[in-house]
Amino acid sequence: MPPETGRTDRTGVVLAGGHSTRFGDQDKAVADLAGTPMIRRVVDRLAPIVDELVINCRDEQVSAIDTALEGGPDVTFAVDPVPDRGPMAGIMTGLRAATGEYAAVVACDMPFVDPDLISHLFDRAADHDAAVPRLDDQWFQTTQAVYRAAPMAAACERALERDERKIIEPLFDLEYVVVDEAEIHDQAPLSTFENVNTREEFEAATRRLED
Ligand SMILES: Nc1nc2c(ncn2[C@@H]2O[C@H](COP(=O)(O)OP(=O)(O)OP(=O)(O)O)[C@@H](O)[C@H]2O)c(=O)[nH]1
Repeated sequence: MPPETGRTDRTGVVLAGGHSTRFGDQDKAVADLAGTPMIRRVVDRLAPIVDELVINCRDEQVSAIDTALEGGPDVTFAVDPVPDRGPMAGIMTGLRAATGEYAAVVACDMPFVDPDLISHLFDRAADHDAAVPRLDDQWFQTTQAVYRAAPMAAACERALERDERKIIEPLFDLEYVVVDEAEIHDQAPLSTFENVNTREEFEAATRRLED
């Protein structure tokens, strides 16, 4: 974004490097969800509020994802140098490719991600290392959060070196802001966090989108 806007550069990182094992044979990222590939829905929701988009995935996924995103916003691909190291490694790879100081990380299987919440998370992360939603169930929504790219990537690397796979772990190395459920409610419906893992969840999401 040009400096005269006064806005910090903002990147959207979409995580898609998993194997969709609960989904079945197909890569859920590119599965046709009510007429639009699921990852395309996430990209289209993020595009208006970020300055660049980065897709993190495995090498063999690039071609199908590129096809799924054809005609849409420009994206760059950040391919895992070593696949299958888990979502934290994917976050690290995606954040390293980000040119914005801050990046919203969103999983490709969250087709209802709400841009208003993401914009709010960018605002809340300013002058901190991260803004991470935490619902009343106390789970941190680490795959729909905003991070300062460089410190989070470094924290992920340290956690991986410790052989720590829990995606929450790098946060404890950072100075982060928690965005609680009441605050989220003011911005977006909780469906923003719905993620699609199984065929049943995919069909339920299809029905909602077609209603
Ligand atoms: N880069 C990378 N991303 C991953 C990896 N595992 C999961 N992810 C991503 O992290 C997010 C959350 O993971 P899951 O919902 O478990 O997705 P998944 O691993 O594809 O699905 P399952 O195999 O059914 O668990 C999704 O966006 C995945 O694409 C990985 O090993 N590497």
